[in-house]
Amino acid sequence: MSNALILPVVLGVLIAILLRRLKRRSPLEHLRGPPSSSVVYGNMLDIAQQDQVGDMDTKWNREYGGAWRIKNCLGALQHICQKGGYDYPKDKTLSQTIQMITGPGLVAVNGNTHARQRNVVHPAFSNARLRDHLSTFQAVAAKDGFTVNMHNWLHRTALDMIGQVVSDFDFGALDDEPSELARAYQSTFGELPPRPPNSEVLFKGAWKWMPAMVLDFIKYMPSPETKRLREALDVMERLGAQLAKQSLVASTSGKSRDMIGVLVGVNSRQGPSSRLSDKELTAQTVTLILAGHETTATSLDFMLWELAKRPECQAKIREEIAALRSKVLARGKIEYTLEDLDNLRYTTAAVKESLRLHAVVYHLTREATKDDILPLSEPILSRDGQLVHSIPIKAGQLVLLSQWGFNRLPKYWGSDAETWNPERFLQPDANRDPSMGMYANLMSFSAGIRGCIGWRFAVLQITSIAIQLLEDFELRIPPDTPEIVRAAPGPIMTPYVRGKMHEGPCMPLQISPL
Ligand code: HEM
Repeated sequence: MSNALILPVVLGVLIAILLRRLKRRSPLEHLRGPPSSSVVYGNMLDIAQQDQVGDMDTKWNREYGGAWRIKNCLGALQHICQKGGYDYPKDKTLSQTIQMITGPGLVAVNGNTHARQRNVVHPAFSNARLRDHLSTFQAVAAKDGFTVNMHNWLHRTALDMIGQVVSDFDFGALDDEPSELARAYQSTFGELPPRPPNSEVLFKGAWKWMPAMVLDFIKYMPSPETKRLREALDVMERLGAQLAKQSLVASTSGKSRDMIGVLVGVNSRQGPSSRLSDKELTAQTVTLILAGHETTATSLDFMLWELAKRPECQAKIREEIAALRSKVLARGKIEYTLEDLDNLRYTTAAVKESLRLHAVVYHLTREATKDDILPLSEPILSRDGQLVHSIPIKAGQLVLLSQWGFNRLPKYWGSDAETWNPERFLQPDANRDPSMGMYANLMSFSAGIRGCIGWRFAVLQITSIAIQLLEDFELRIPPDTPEIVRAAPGPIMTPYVRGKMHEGPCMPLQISPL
């Protein structure tokens, strides 16, 4: 061997030994899971580039059981979300991505900062506040002017609702001339490609090794994509600050009933160590508007799609709406109440079933802050055929939680778990009750101290819009039966039409007045 070759060969052997050692040391080594499909990307592209959101979760659940190298198992989900407290915060890449968009708001921050912010934001979601917001939902849902691309109309309706409720702001998203802020929100996710390019997956994969200071400058990178995002973020930040200020003035004069007004009022009564700064207040405005419309609109997309396939289910909902209207009129009123909505049994079952089958926030990532043991509710088979009842976790381990996978586990949802069937929620089965999540044993809103603060709000919004639409219109799948593709341009699963994905998010439905 020539001298020139000795160094690379020795280095190669040393690296191989080191890698084997590292591999042997991983406590997850004995778990089964998909083989790495790329030396560079590992399994990252399997998820990022899958044909439809959830394909891989379903496949791996079938092949490896409820946990694949520590993914999606009830024991683990309960442990991490409901009991783990702040031991499993959001990982650096996720926190940074959200922070880039919303600033240091409730969705982005971790640990004590999160506890302090949640304490101040929580009162804005009380039942009394929801009661106030219900009439806004009814008024906005009754506005006409929708198009056949249901996604567009739902997205704009949800934005108008959330603007009024969060900060008494009229986005005008349903109008011909949407406001500057509406356009900024719409361009945040609406103009992203349906799947992230490989380069982005790789780039984001490297964020965990980058210092926070470097990450703060990513949004200034000179690409058309970051320029567009930065312009949208600047508008959101500028107008978000303005809205927070207006709410502050309204709240001190006792006039404000919007969410930020309530939050500002609660904040003013906090001591200096728990009070939110102006920057944090602005971040809550941007956060609530962003978290509260895209998720609701896409959940509704999929619910109306399922209903459009089933005229008989629409008829059942219409029957309930007719009975509700007579009841409300008999009271001498026009608007329904929270209790009225809670009593719509079939409609509520349809909402739950849609949230179950189409968890639009389909994955969450977390990072263990300390060594831990994850208990499994059901043992899984290890690579060498042993039954594994718990999984040791090392500090720093990334954990992927599959809301998608949990919501479709046959063990809890039955052998027809892959089918949309609201009846399952009308026949409660004790064996299927794992007591998970914020609502209906679903993981769609996550769970525990990081669970969705707006889940009840979302359920009301979805129900209000759905009944307003179904009361007056029949929904059908268009005659050319477009194939809906579940893609993920950002963190939220979004519908597209196969063959027309370049045209952007779309849920084409045929609508006929009744
Ligand atoms: C169908 C609609 C919705 C779905 C599926 C949904 C889902 C979720 C999920 C899965 C999380 C946990 C995220 C994580 O841990 O990274 C979350 C958090 C959150 N959601 Fe929602 N959400 C919806 C509607 C709303 C609405 C309407 C609002 C506000 C008006 C809202 C505000 C928030 C906030 C502020 C958080 C952060 C909570 C925290 O970290 O303490 N969401 N949501």
